[in-house]
Amino acid sequence: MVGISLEEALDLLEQASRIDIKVEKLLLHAANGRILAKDYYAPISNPPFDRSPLDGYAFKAEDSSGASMDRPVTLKVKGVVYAGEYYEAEVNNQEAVRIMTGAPIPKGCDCVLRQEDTDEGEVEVQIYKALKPFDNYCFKGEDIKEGHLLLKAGEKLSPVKLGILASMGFQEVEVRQPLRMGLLCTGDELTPIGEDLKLGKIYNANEVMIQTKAMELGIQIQVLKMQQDTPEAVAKCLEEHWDEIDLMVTTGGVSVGKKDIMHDVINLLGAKRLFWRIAIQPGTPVLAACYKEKLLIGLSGNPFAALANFELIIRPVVAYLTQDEMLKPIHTTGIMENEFKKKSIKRRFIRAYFEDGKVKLNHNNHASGALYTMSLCNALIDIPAGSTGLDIGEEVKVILVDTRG
Ligand SMILES: Nc1nc2c(c(=O)[nH]1)N[C@H]1C(S)=C(S)[C@@H](COP(=O)(O)OP(=O)(O)OC[C@H]3O[C@@H](n4cnc5c(N)ncnc54)[C@H](O)[C@@H]3O)O[C@H]1N2
Ligand code: MOO
Repeated sequence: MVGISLEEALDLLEQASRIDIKVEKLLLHAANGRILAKDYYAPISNPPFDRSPLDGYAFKAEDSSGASMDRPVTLKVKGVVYAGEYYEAEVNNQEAVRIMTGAPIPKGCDCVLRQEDTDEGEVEVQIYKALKPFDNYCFKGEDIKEGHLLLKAGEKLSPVKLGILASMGFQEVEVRQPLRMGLLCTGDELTPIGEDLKLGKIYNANEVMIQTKAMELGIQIQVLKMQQDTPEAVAKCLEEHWDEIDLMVTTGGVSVGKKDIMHDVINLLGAKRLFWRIAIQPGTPVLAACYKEKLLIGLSGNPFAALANFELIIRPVVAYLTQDEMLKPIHTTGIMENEFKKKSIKRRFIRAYFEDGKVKLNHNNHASGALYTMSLCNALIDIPAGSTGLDIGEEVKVILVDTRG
């Protein structure tokens, strides 16, 4: 079998990298999707005071005893309190305060009656309903109690979590800086999109695919442009940008051909080779090296192989480097609805459509160089080494690839 196992490769990558993700302070609106750098505790309670959940009247519940439409109780309206205001005076028996939703409940009151159950009187109010203490009463700290651990270091910020921080008065938040990834697609045959395609050339599908995949993971991606497909030019380009990135990814040039230059590139850089070739297909010839404690991972140039390499290798490495558990591949199992035959006994990942526990092969082009059929799929099926295919009804291991960033 050619190459080390996928699991051994991931271990080697994890052991080799020593990057230090820095912390920065961001205004809340700029921090969505970022990873918290520290624990956040509630500096105040929310709501910060006992408040009314209704527009109505606040009073002592005991004063409404026996009240009904037929036998209303009359209370003196002592004042009015709006949301954002504070009613200072103590409210006594037989008194009420006109209160609006969100306003602090005045001292002495222990309930609020909605205005629809009164005559809405301004000087005196007729109460049509009896209440118990703390009916329609929203307590201080009902949402969040002061001192409560709100969010933990390592959590990913979302609009709801940012709203919680805002409710606590935080203006800024300490987050980890995003992982910086460089991307260089090698190959003389590559034509930048927008230019005319000459004979023998192809458009560069990998660049935007890997770039946007990385963006989905919250990575700060820097796309490098190659001048010439030579080991010297590529090594120079990588070296020039090495200090600006935490992880470098390339595509193409990792196999055995005369222009498979990435082997020479790592030698020219003086990088330490970690492995070449993994016992999987597609994407067998992945090449990994470590240079100045950062990883250089050379993915196969075939677009589907590059995508599979990204999901199987780059994604877990990024999850490890950023300590973001959410980025890890999602593994599940499914039942085959079609059969699949293969000649090689190599461990193979094929593209498929997974839904409700069922795995469908809705196409028959599984080639590494074919990308289109991946657009009909949302999963990779892990066919173990030794197997020559899958039968209808067989349970298989599934990795979901497009359900979340
Ligand atoms: N004699 C052998 N030949 C090959 C072997 C082998 O073991 N012995 N392995 C094959 C396997 S498996 C793969 S995978 C490919 C990997 O090749 P490279 O990673 O070195 O990639 P390239 O040769 O540069 O390109 C492969 C293929 O993909 C196209 N390509 C490259 N970059 C892009 C891009 N950015 N966008 C779209 N398409 C791209 C390129 O034109 C080639 O067709 O090697 C096999 N060969
Ligand atoms: O490993 Mo390659 O990706 O078969 O084509």
